Amino acid sequence: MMRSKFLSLLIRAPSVCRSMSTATKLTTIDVNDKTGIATLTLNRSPINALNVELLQDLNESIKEIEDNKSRGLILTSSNDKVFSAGLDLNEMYRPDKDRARLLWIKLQDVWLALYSCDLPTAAAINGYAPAGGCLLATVCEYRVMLPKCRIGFNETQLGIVPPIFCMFNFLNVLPRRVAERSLSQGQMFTTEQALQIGLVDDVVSSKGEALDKCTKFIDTFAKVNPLARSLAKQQFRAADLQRFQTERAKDLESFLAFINHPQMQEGLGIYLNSLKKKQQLNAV
Ligand SMILES: CC/C=C\C/C=C\C/C=C\CC/C=C/CC(=O)SCCNC(=O)CCNC(=O)[C@H](O)C(C)(C)COP(=O)(O)OP(=O)(O)OC[C@H]1O[C@@H](n2cnc3c(N)ncnc32)[C@H](O)[C@@H]1OP(=O)(O)O
Repeated sequence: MMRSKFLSLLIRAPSVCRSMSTATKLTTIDVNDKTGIATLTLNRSPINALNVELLQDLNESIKEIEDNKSRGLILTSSNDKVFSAGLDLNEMYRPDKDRARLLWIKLQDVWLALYSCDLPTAAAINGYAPAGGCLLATVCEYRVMLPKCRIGFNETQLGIVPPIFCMFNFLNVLPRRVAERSLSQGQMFTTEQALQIGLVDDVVSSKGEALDKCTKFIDTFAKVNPLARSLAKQQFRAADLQRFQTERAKDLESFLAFINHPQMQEGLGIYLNSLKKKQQLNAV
């Protein structure tokens, strides 16, 4: 009797989360001891702009989660309005050459780590996700998003050619025609439009609900052999991964040539200024 009561208490005990990372990092990892699922949170204030350090921490966290044999990975943000603002434009404007090189290499590494991740991956998009933010969301296998946000690759609107990994992500999620049009037009979708075209799988009203949906998605694999699931995923992605490896060095050089172009620098300066001006206007 005592034993069964003890067991039932254990069964009903609330799930416990373990933190795996130190507080000095720009990412945190919480592993739910009950589900075995790791939540990886972007935590660079104010808008999770992807600089060298955040990308480095993301890479390390993904590896940590894989090494610790978690059952799945959920990517989210600590900011309640922005999932990620994409690449930190300050790393590209009047750049330090070595840092700019490192920035792109680390972005490639993050994409590669998530695209080839052995675990099921899901994104709880709890805010705006432009450009690099959209890259992080669409590299995952499942997405839920909060209302009244926007997501998309706005690169061509900024005069930037979207790198091939943006194309791979979109082709996995959208019909080819929609993927091509939205990438070449630099379209940003509202949450509702994103749901309509299939860019996100569901819309939820809170971050908690987003995390629950992501957990449920990862649970759909509970009865599937992990090795078979992982190899099936790799099989679908192998050709993209091979093309990426072939073009990776060229992609890096194109990025560096592009951001070092005087016209690009001028455009970036104007764009950064317009973002700051927006804040000044809001304050008036
Ligand atoms: C075959 C091809 C081969 C190779 C390819 C070759 C070349 C490719 C070349 C280049 C590719 C480069 C790829 C780039 C991808 C990117 O990710 S670029 C980044 C794009 N991001 C954006 O455009 C987002 C812009 N920001 C916003 O829309 C809003 O800020 C956002 C909705 C995210 C948040 O809004 P809100 O909460 O209202 O905040 P604020 O707008 O007030 O912003 C707060 C402060 O943050 C500054 N800021 C905003 N975004 C960025 C950013 N991305 N980087 C740096 N800083 C940013 C903003 O100015 C405010 O600063 P302040 O506080 O005023 O100083």
